[in-house]
Amino acid sequence: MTQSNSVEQLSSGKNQLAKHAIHVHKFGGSSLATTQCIERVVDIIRQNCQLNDLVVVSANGNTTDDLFTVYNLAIEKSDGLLLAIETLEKSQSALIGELLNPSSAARLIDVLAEDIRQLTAWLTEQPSQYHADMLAFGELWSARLLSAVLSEKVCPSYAIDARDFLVINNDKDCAVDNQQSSQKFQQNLQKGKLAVITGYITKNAQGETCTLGRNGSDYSATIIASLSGALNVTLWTDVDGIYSADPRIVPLARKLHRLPNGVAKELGRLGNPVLHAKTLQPLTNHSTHLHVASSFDPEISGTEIGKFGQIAKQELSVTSLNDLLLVKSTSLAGSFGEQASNEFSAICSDIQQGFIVIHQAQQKLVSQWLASHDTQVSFTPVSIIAIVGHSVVNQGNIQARFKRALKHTHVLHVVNSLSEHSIIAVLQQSCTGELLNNIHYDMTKDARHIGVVVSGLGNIGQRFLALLPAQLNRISVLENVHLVGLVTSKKALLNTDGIDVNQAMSLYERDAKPCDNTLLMSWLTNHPYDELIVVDITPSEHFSDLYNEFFKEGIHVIGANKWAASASTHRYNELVLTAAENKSVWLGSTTVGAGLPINFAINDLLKSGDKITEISGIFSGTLSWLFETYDGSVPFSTLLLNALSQGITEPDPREDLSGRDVQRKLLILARMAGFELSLDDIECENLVPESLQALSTTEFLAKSADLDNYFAEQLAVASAKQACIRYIAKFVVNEKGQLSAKVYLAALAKNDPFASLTPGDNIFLIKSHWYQDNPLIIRGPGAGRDVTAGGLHADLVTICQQLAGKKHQVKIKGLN
Ligand SMILES: NC(=O)C1=CN([C@@H]2O[C@H](COP(=O)(O)OP(=O)(O)OC[C@H]3O[C@@H](n4cnc5c(N)ncnc54)[C@H](O)[C@@H]3O)[C@@H](O)[C@H]2O)C=CC1
Ligand SMILES: N[C@@H](CC=O)C(=O)O
Repeated sequence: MTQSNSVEQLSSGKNQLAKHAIHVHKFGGSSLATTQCIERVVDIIRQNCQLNDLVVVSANGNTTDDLFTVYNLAIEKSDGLLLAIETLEKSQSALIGELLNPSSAARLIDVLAEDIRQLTAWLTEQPSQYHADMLAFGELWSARLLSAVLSEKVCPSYAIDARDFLVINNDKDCAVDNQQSSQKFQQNLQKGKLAVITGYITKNAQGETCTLGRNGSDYSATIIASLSGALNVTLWTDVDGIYSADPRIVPLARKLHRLPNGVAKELGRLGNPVLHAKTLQPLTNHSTHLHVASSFDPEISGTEIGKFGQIAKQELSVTSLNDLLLVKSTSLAGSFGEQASNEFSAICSDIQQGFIVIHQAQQKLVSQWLASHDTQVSFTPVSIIAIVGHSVVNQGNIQARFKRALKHTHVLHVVNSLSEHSIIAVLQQSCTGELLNNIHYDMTKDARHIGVVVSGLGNIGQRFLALLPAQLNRISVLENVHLVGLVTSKKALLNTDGIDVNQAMSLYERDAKPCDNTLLMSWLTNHPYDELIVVDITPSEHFSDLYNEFFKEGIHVIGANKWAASASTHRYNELVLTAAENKSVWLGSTTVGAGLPINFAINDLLKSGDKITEISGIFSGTLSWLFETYDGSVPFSTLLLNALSQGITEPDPREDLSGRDVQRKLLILARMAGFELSLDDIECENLVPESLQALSTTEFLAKSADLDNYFAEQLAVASAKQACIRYIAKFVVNEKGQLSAKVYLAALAKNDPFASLTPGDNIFLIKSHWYQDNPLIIRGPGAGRDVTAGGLHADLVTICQQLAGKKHQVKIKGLN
């Protein structure tokens, strides 16, 4: 890509996220560690940024640690100092040389050499005076390098040293001086160029360099978001989101796709390795959403932190902290305890019982603070394990479950946090990985959230929705199933916070927006649920073309739509394979026989080693109803319109009369029975006269009386032979294993088993090695709103049962 193209692309907003006003992207050290990592970051910026976005960077890889090392060598006056500085310079020069063209590289290497001279002077003269200044080089080099690479490869870019605008009060826990900072920030911005800003470093009111502590660059990013009014901040890191427990210790931890602000803050406070409470501070009064995403896997949706509805509020996580102290003293009861708790940001406290829990590192400070009250103080080493979730302290069932889960653990105290988003158990012993895994399992084992998107809100779709509220209420495996999307050919209502199932259709009518497949796919691929099921109740081939994309995304499909299951052999095999590879479940029991258990019967025979040799019968509810009812007294076309209004026909009844619908069903059954064939292998007798074949559905229905003579004749010929007319489907495998298949209108003797069915019934006759002479017969209503919607619900329950047993072991690049 040429530079001018890239600039054009970034400025014209053709990239994915260009719709957002300002977006802050922060890249952590691991994301910028090597040439390859930086190239990946450049790609992310190319795909996701626009020119007025802001990029915040940490130092490359371990540069900050290396700077700490050279500092310590300087303090120790070690002989190894100069060599360590030289190594540091070499690693920076290598990155520069590998990423930039020779002339830009030479320029940057000169600037680096100047910095190294300065660094060496500081470290050899008065290291302790320049501690923060020399640490600042890490972020400075990183910002300079990235902006130079961007300028060369993507768009005009410049580096900003955050010390030129960000002023903090370092006496007050790094609180930002907003007024000064925001004014200076605006002055530092350049139009038409992408800013790359140093994280981690700031200045205080005296103009001295300060650092923001552990994960300080994340804090810088949210401060910069607050100064710039950005709507989104993405923390690009080496993990792909925030999990319900530390995934390095708990392999079954679930990714939390959406975290309410308060819960995220509590998680940060209680030891989440990705989030830090300070990071969220600048966003407290803003509607800015924070995302955590992996720069190693940018396509995977990470975790979003912001304001959400009920579904996101149900998520629970488990976190733990070791190396803590339980500080007990009578003087910690009452308001003094409260003061102490605030002063030391205690992990938890109980001012009735007179204790606070603090980090071990705080012991000296706390002792000094308490010394003024010369009461007895005890310090006991403790750990905590906490359950964190929106307003958990107000949920008696969660309290009770947590206490039950801890029943074999020696617990000193159980404390509700002031935020109400955590219940904290204080333990005398360290919190082990085993305990964390056990508690996590007990608290989250049935916390899988399943989103359901219903596509097709016609005859069957509406009945499916009408049955949904009662199903969700009475079937326990559907407990965490949420209706999140309603889609038709024109519009869609998609809501990650869920759609009220009791008002689904009216909400759709009121709120649905125009939507095409691209928009739909982008929403579906970024869904925040553990599992997503698309229920396809459309008659559309176009919609069935999306199945492969669904499967690639791990989305499950329940189809009443027959197109995909009866697609060409190549396409069908591809779908089956993609679904299997991505562990997507694809069910379509209503595609044949509506709710009848024909698929179960065939599967059971095959599973138990039987071989099917013939399947025949009447597979069309429409044609069954028509031919069972038609006796010549009422014109055939009148009956056809009647069947259409009962909801048993296809949306276009010519799909039934042409035999195509039956042909598809026969193909689906043959595939189910283990045979490889395509529609063309099935001979099909079309009952629609040529003159009616090319019309629109409306025109066809208006001219349906043109069918009457043909069917009257067929009936008369059959009646003359004491026979009746029925539309039959049949495939037979001969002794050589050759298969023949056809769907056709037949004149049957009136005592034929296919001749006298209840109108609308299907009949399936199966011959196999075990059912040779006396075939297996399944018979019952094979079409209609209730049985089909019921069959779709049965598929929904089956999928949810299968998913309940599915265990996701976390796979994170860089971790396992
Ligand atoms: N009627 C029955 O007894 C049975 C029907 N089925 C199947 O159920 C499906 C639905 O049938 P009906 O409800 O009668 O159809 P319908 O015509 O009443 O409703 C179809 C719905 O699908 C939507 N749709 C069409 N194309 C779409 C697209 N590309 N994207 C999104 N939505 C789209 C339409 O907007 C409409 O809401 C068909 O595939 C049919 O074969 C399956 C078993 C039995
Ligand atoms: N039109 C179909 C409906 C179900 O697939 C039928 O009549 O069987």
